[in-house]
Amino acid sequence: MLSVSNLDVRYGQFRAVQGVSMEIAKGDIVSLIGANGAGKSTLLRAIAGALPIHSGRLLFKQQEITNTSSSRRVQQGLSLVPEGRRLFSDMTVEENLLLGSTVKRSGDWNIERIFSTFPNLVKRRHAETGNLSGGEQQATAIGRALMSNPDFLILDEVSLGLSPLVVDQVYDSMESLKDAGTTILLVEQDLERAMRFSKRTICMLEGRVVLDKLTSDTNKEEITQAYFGLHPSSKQEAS
Ligand SMILES: Nc1ncnc2c1ncn2[C@@H]1O[C@H](COP(=O)(O)OP(=O)(O)OP(=O)(O)O)[C@@H](O)[C@H]1O
Repeated sequence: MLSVSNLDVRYGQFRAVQGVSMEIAKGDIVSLIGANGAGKSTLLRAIAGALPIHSGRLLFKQQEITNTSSSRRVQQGLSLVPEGRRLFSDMTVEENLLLGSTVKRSGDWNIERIFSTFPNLVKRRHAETGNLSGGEQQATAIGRALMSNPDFLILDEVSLGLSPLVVDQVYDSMESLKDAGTTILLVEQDLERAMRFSKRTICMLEGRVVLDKLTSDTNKEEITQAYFGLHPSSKQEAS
């Protein structure tokens, strides 16, 4: 579904993402982890078209998207839930959701299905999102992305600022996305949660991928070592 080849993304001279390659297949559920500043958000934003790419290539469903606009990528089926949710706070839940369908792709997602997937939003349908709890805002942000009927959903820091109980609710709701066969790439700081949810774990360190394994083929210790650059292959890669 997505092929990332030798990707470099820079802020001025600074290489925030360096030589990153990965293949993500249809139906993959991938957690991207790494310390603050490892380059996770930069990579996600570059894949979504929110940041320009310095060098390397991106293919989505076998089509070159390296230089296409973010709106074109949404039309092709790639949708990002950005860190911080970026909702329109003086618009209602329903209005925010409808904005997500500005790019209308055919598929099963519609406003009623969003409300049945996120039942905590039903009562808040006509409330302005600025007055919602963090969990309700996150559900709205995910729902808005789903309204475009994406084949590939990218989620940046789903849990940020939410209580553990609310994070559980958001992840429970996302189980139905897995069942629907949606391909998901997400950034999650909570390693145990990431490992429970995803089939594959990718760890970044200083702009590079230092571990990319099926979650069933790795363990917490190995990922933690990669996270801190203690894994033998991470030292080699990062040097
Ligand atoms: N707009 C920017 N201008 C300059 N440097 C930036 C910018 N955004 C991020 N960076 C730098 O790029 C590097 C990667 O940042 P990025 O936000 O991608 O990391 P991250 O892994 O998502 O971290 P976090 O978990 O803190 O969000 C960091 O060193 C960061 O300081």
